[in-house]
Amino acid sequence: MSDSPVARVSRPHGPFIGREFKFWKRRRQLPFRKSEAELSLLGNLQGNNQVAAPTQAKSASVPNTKGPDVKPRLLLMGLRRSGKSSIASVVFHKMPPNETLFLESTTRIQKDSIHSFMDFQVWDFPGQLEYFESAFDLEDIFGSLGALVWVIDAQDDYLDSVARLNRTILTVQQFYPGINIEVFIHKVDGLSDEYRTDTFQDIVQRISDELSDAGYENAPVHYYLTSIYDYSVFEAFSKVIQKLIPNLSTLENLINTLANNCGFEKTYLFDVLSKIYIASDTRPVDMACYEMCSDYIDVIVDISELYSWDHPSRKRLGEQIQEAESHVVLHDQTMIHLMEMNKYVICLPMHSLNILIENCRYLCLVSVIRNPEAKDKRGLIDMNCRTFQDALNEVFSRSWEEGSAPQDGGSTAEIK
Ligand SMILES: Nc1nc2c(ncn2[C@@H]2O[C@H](COP(=O)(O)OP(=O)(O)OP(=O)(O)O)[C@@H](O)[C@H]2O)c(=O)[nH]1
Repeated sequence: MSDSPVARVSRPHGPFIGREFKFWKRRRQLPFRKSEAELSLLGNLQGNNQVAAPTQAKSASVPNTKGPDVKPRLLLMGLRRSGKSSIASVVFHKMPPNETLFLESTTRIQKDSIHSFMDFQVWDFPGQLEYFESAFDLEDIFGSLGALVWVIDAQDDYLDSVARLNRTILTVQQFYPGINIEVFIHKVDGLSDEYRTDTFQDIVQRISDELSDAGYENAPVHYYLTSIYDYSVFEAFSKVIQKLIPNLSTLENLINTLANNCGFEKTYLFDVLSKIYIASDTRPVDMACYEMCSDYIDVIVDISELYSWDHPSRKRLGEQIQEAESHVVLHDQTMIHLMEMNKYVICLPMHSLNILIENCRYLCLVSVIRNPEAKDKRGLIDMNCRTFQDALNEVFSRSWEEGSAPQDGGSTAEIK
């Protein structure tokens, strides 16, 4: 079976592992910035000559990626052995974390096309690559970039990595100020809570000092504590991807309405293949809820694969519903409810980054309900989820550019 559950070791983690930290309170709140194409010209005109301007540099090892079918890119960068390939393998290829011990060092840029809810590319950069040398065309690396994920090995001496990151941020800020810089303070599974907090604060301080010395008070830099041995890396990647989704607030409003009306404690809209969630209600993230929902998807995927094989002696008993829909009540009366969101197949360009929303086939809504009476109201929950599904399809079938998506959850019924 291709999608067997990932054997993931859950380790105890501190209160803010995997969550996003914004230390740039003073920065302007611009959730979706202009595309790099629009901004690179401005960057060139500003004329700081520390490195060659992107359009002037010569292309060498990085092939030209310009063209109509360029997909948005996530770059994984950081020093050697910091854990970049491990993160890509665990998140996008379901590799069990222990098997990353056998990964060989990356020697060339690894390009991974992810075909899922969104079509995008993940580029894994070898730690030793000197991409600021004139042999590399910065436009090919940073143009049409969704986000730069910088991985720092928190178990190792990180000063070198921080210095290199600072250099990278300054250059990126100069030429591509719209790129989100996502700093994964990684491998924190081996650190005590206290050491983890100290390391986190030290790294943030060093980066913010350097940037404010250079006059970049509002650089879009976000920090996450991550490890492949728990769900923090999925949580962090979810936040990274969410920043690329226009009208995220519309999706969140829809989910909030649904969650309020149904009494859901937490609701996630998951991408089934990667188990990244593309939106959730706006209540604080609870890692335990995320873990339950994520594991439940694995169970459902496995069961549906088991029973979806064509068998000559098996006959359909009647009309089948298209979407998987399921719930389970746990020993403490917590209910997990799952519904696949695959009603329509649509293909839309998303604004600024030209992301293709291939379809809703890969999306599923998973909710946690702690109300013991919820199982008696499953009919109402199902009905509300279907209303949400219609609203979601309506959002996706409208132009993102117009911003004309509905702002509420339609006529979902309230559960008292
Ligand atoms: N404890 C711990 N080890 C990790 C974690 N992530 C990765 N590792 C280990 O770190 C080592 C290096 O990981 P890689 O993914 O190969 O590192 P890389 O950054 O891709 O290295 P290069 O390809 O040389 O640039 C491997 O032995 C992984 O098992 C983590 O979250 N916790």
